[in-house]
Amino acid sequence: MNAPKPASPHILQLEEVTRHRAGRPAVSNLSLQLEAGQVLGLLGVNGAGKSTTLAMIAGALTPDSGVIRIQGNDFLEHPELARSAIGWLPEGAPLWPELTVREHLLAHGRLRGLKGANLNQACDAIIQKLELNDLQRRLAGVLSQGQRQRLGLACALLHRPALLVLDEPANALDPVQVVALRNLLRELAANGTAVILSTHQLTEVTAVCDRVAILHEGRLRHDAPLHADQHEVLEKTFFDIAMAGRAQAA
Ligand SMILES: Nc1ncnc2c1ncn2[C@@H]1O[C@H](COP(=O)(O)OP(=O)(O)OP(=O)(O)O)[C@@H](O)[C@H]1O
Repeated sequence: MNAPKPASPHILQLEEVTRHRAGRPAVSNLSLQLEAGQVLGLLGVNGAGKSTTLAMIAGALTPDSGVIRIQGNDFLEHPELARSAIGWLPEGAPLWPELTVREHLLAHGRLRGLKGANLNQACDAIIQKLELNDLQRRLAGVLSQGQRQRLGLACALLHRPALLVLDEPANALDPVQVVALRNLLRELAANGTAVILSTHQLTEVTAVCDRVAILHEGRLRHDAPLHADQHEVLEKTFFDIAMAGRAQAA
């Protein structure tokens, strides 16, 4: 086995990544890079390949071909190193219904190698940040959708990952929590965390992302910097790509 790679300027690198699902290409020849402090919005119509891409980045799905590196470490050669740098919120925030909010965080922390006072401090800090104080002793199985989402985010953030991978993070959040999430992502990015998030809300992308990538039928159709005043440009680019795909399919 090769030695771990020295720190790479890119937190995340995808090179020509392809993955089939149910015998069809879900992601094709995808190449992407992400640097520390960047927030990349991943857009695309239903079935475009966003969740498949994020699951591969998180190490939950293996590409059929191509390479994914996290802080320079290839998932196949250094899975532990690659995984330890990632916090992942999967679509729908899967949770154990029989565990309380705090038990979830303790379990995630232990899986990430935290213990003792460090584990308790990390849990307290993230409970504070995600406003979960009043819910600490509640079972995950009785949480509302938005509360589940916040707990999923807390689990992803607990070990302070260098790369945050968020699949539709604003889903089910109320407007107050949506703004809190925006502020949290901006704060994390300002402190050097790289974020890749998928969403169907173009306003969320213009509010927090400094780059946008658009997938269509598993292929990267757009990857460019984005400024907060470019909402209309983003809308036009997104609809041009989505509608061109429909015209071809008709
Ligand atoms: N578990 C699965 N088994 C088989 N095929 C799947 C599975 N999950 C997704 N796919 C297929 O892979 C392709 C990409 O799906 P994916 O979920 O990555 O898209 P998405 O952009 O996240 O969509 P959405 O916006 O609807 O969440 C689709 O054709 C989908 O039908």
